Amino acid sequence: MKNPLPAAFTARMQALLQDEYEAFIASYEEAASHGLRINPLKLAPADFLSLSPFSLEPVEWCPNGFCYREGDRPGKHPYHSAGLYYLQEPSAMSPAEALEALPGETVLDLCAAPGGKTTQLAAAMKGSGLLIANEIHPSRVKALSENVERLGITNAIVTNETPERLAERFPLFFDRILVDAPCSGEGMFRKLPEAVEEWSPEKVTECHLMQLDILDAASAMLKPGGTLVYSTCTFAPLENEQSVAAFLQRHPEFGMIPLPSADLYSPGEPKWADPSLQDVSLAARLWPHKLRGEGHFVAKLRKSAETDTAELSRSRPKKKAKPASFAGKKEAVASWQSFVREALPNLGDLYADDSALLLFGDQLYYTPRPGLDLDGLRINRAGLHLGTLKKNRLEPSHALALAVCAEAAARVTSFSAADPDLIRYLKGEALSREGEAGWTLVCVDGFPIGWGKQADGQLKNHYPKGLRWL
Ligand SMILES: C[S@@+](CC[C@H](N)C(=O)[O-])C[C@H]1O[C@@H](n2cnc3c(N)ncnc32)[C@H](O)[C@@H]1O
Repeated sequence: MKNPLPAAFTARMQALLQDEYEAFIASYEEAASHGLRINPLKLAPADFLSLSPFSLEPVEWCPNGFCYREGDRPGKHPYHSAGLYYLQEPSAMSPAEALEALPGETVLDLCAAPGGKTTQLAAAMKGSGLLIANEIHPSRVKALSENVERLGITNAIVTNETPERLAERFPLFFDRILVDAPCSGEGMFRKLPEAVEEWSPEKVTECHLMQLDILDAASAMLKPGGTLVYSTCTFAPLENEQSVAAFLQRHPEFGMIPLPSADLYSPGEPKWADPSLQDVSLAARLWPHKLRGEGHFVAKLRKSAETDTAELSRSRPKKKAKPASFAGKKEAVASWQSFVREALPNLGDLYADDSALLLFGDQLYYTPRPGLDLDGLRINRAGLHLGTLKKNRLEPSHALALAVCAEAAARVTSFSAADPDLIRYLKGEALSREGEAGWTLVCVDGFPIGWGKQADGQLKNHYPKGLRWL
């Protein structure tokens, strides 16, 4: 460890863990656990395993999750840029698995950046239903949106709101909500030395109070009968068992339910919460000295189906859905259709519902929920970003390249992962090559990675400047 662990932290953990403390503290001398989650929106895990240049071992509680060896660098591989996987340490894979989101549902990831759990929820939803991924801090939303794009997620809206403002807009709206709460980050000490510097006993208390506020907002947005998962990457009982127990005391309409894979985890510890409150032993602790992972706490709660819905009638009156043809919409629809005919002729009926096209300035989106009232909310991404309108022609977005499959495109240039021309493309260079003029989908081993535009013996580079390899 670069930074010594804070004395107040080690003293507390020793008092809590007693005989187990030695094993817990010894885990800090071991290397951090590294994992990746294969993106089933792009390919099945078995197909990735036959392609994978990394040596992978399964994560027991996540069918798409694998540990990789320290020397491997999957973040620096073109398959990462093509969104074939998301890097995530193994214990962080447990909360989204616990939520058990299903295709067609309405799901909220309330504290979402940089998007590890959002991308996992989207995989479970298989592109169907509505996923709202929210991040309160403007500086962190960009990374969230980039990951949503990279993984080819088409049914997510990315918002930059406070939980309270979302709760005003979406009372009793969601089937499932994940609160992967801001926390004191004790489970990050091994991986990120700066987490040690940022820690203090006061921060633990501040986080606990913030967690209760976030959970209150989440409870107001959950439908009767809906499911809420609360998780942290810290060990402090105040932010785990005690946050859940205090929430349950304030919200008797909620009860704890068992987690999938519970037998692989350690139970929550009731004696670390007020024993007069509800039993929190159905929650899970993922300890770094007991499994491969940095450490997590997860609790799954269900809201009674009989919950009073009077809250709904107190909410603001529902506005009528906007008419499909507002200013500029007709031209936007025509530009989109013309682009599809020219560059994506085999798209079939994907993105063909004109009422789902939304225009923000010159940016065209395809919303997963036409008619949803987003007015006045800070929206970073209103759905799948299709592109930018330039003189009534559509310049396709990077998100669109990553969301379609190679078979949909009129023109494809596919490189193998080891081809030096692919690296030149990822660095932003134009490539000399002959081909039919027009927008061309650039692929790695058949998986789209970005756009190029073929003209005059050159493939002009449209790989986004901010993502280019250095
Ligand atoms: C543990 S991180 C989320 C990690 C993310 N779920 C993932 O898997 O990549 C918690 C997030 O909550 C956000 N946050 C901080 N304060 C918040 C608040 N008061 N309400 C909601 N979110 C908050 C942080 O900016 C941070 O991005």
